[in-house]
Amino acid sequence: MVLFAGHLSTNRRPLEKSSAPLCETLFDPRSCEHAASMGERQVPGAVRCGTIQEQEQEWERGSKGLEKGLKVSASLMEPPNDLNITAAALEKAADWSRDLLGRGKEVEDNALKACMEAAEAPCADWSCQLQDEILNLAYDRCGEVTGEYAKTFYLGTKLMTPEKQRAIWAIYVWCRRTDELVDGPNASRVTPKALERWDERLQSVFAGEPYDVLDAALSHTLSEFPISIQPFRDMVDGMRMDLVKSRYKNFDELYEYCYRVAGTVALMTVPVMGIDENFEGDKEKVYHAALSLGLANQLTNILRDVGEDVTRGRIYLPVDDLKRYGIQEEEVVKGLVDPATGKVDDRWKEFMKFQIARARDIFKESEKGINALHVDARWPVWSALVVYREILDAIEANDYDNFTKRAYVPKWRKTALLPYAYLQGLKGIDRSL
Ligand SMILES: CC(C)=CCC/C(C)=C/CC/C(C)=C/CC/C(C)=C/[C@@H]1[C@@H](COP(=O)(O)OP(=O)(O)O)[C@]1(C)CC/C=C(\C)CC/C=C(\C)CCC=C(C)C
Repeated sequence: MVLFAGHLSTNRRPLEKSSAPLCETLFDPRSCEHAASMGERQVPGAVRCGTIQEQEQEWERGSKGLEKGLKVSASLMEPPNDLNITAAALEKAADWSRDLLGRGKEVEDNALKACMEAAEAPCADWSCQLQDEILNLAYDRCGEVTGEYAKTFYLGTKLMTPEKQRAIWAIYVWCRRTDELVDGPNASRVTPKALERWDERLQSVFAGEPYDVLDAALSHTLSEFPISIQPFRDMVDGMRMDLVKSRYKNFDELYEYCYRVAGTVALMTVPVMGIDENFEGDKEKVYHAALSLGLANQLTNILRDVGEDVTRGRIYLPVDDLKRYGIQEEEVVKGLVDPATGKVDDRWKEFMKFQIARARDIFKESEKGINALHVDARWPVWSALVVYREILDAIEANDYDNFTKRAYVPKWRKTALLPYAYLQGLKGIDRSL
């Protein structure tokens, strides 16, 4: 049985030549021959993704099945002369990043408009056949990955209708794989070229020509929900930015980064969740609320992970804010906790109070939009919001030590927050929106 047969430009070259784990079978011409020899219909130039059994075997082989499916970075890298091209390419990427700086809001607005236009247009209509069996397998895999890697968001999706839930899982997996390129174990070897390949691969997904089962789930999602490619491209650009940029001068610069890695997620998921048909206000405001939730989540994530990010050479905090609180970059690198006493520096505490207050304000902004979403999406989004926001309380409870401690919300507390989230969703559309 063939996974996916869609039309394809004839000059496609295999992107995943090296040690591609799950994807190996997808570009192996033998899988096409194998399929053909089994008497299956051969569409000229079609992507042949191997048989369902091959996909299953690939996935199950080894003890780290989930990871195998996720980690695409190795397969996107130039195998032999990688390091020779890196310096020049990195310089080019740095220029690109500089040119873009300060244009964060513009980039965001542009994507917002593209998403609103896409929402009014018909969904993709692939001239392809996607077997039910393989489709179910693809979505099951996405669900497994989401459940494994994103407990908070998975909990939210479990409250959605099955169609929306699986679509969000497919989006999650694409985002996770993208993030893994610059954040995963191979990150130091991922070049701008690898990101270009990932971008090409994204375009194929949006052309109905997926490369593997996880991509196939996203291609299918695009045929069910009116989603624009723009936020996906902006997220890949965010990863490009991450390759070359490790400091943020001010909040504007950080804002752009947050849009690219998290606001984009909001723009990707709103069309899946849908806006309530009784909402009579300006839809753009709903998208703005969604962007705020992405931003607030990402700021929270940054505040939680300061110590961890420093070990990767990155400080995602506005340098001018640090200066205002009398803190030098080098102090953040060393950590502002006295190792002997465990006491947190007072300047750091004050700085953190300011950052936490800002994140809370942005969460508040986003709240207005949630009840403008379709009724069945409100509980999931409220749940994700209230649970993620509690990470800020956990940072406070750790006395602002985010160098040696990782703030988290315990499972019992997440469960306890669910009824509150449910009640928030019952409140009806916020007329102030
Ligand atoms: C409930 C729901 C619809 C969830 C969306 C799930 C989804 C598709 C998540 C993708 C997350 C992801 C892997 C993004 C890649 C970049 C990144 C790492 C962003 C950070 C997420 C947290 O990831 P991480 O794995 O590091 O987290 P933990 O270690 O487990 O804490 C981010 C912080 C960004 C997350 C951003 C969102 C989920 C966007 C939220 C906005 C909406 C769902 C729109 C809501 C609509 C209105 C109108 C308010």
